[in-house]
Amino acid sequence: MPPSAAAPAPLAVIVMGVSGCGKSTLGALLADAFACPFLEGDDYHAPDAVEKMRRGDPLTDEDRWPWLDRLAQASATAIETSVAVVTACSALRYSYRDRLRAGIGAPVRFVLLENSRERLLTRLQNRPGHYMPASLLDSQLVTLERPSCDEAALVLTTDASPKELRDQVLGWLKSYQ
Ligand SMILES: Nc1ncnc2c1ncn2[C@@H]1O[C@H](COP(=O)(O)OP(=O)(O)OP(=O)(O)O)[C@@H](O)[C@H]1O
Ligand SMILES: O=C(O)[C@H](O)[C@@H](O)[C@H](O)[C@H](O)CO
Repeated sequence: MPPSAAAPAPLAVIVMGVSGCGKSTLGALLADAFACPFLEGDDYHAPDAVEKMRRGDPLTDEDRWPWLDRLAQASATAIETSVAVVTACSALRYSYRDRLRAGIGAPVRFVLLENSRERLLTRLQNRPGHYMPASLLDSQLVTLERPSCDEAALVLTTDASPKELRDQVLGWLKSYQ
């Protein structure tokens, strides 16, 4: 049974990182532990943005701003009723995370998931049926700006299992209570 955890309220936890790093997998486990909503960032992309990625073109800032605003609004709405929310969002740039923090309007904690380019490629290549091509990984890695020390962020390497990563995040969040 996953550990139950009373999320420090109100709180938005955003699992971030490049495509294939494990955001959706860990985000779902965290939301289950908090018994709170899980927002899958992929679900908030405009159709034309999904098609752009599917054909192998990286998104631009202009593509991402409305997507980030929709995600921030949905996260803020979720917090109004559930107190906590877990969101999976690449949030690659400082400016994107600033936009999310401003839009959510409640405490936000980021969890960056990382691994080697080779392992990320393997995971992307072994994930059939997803619109995101492995060919876009390098553009994601180039765009990623790791959280600065003044951002409330935890950085994890995803060599551990998703459940072990979940427990590491739960332990880290307790330090904010
Ligand atoms: N800790 C882990 N150890 C091993 N494999 C993992 C781990 N976390 C996720 N995976 C696997 O890696 C692949 C990518 O995971 P996931 O879809 O959660 O990544 P993502 O960051 O949400 O990707 P995207 O941003 O493209 O949606 C999946 O096949 C998943 O099963
Ligand atoms: O910021 C971006 O370029 C996008 O959010 C991508 O990261 C995709 O959403 C995701 O990786 C595919 O599922």
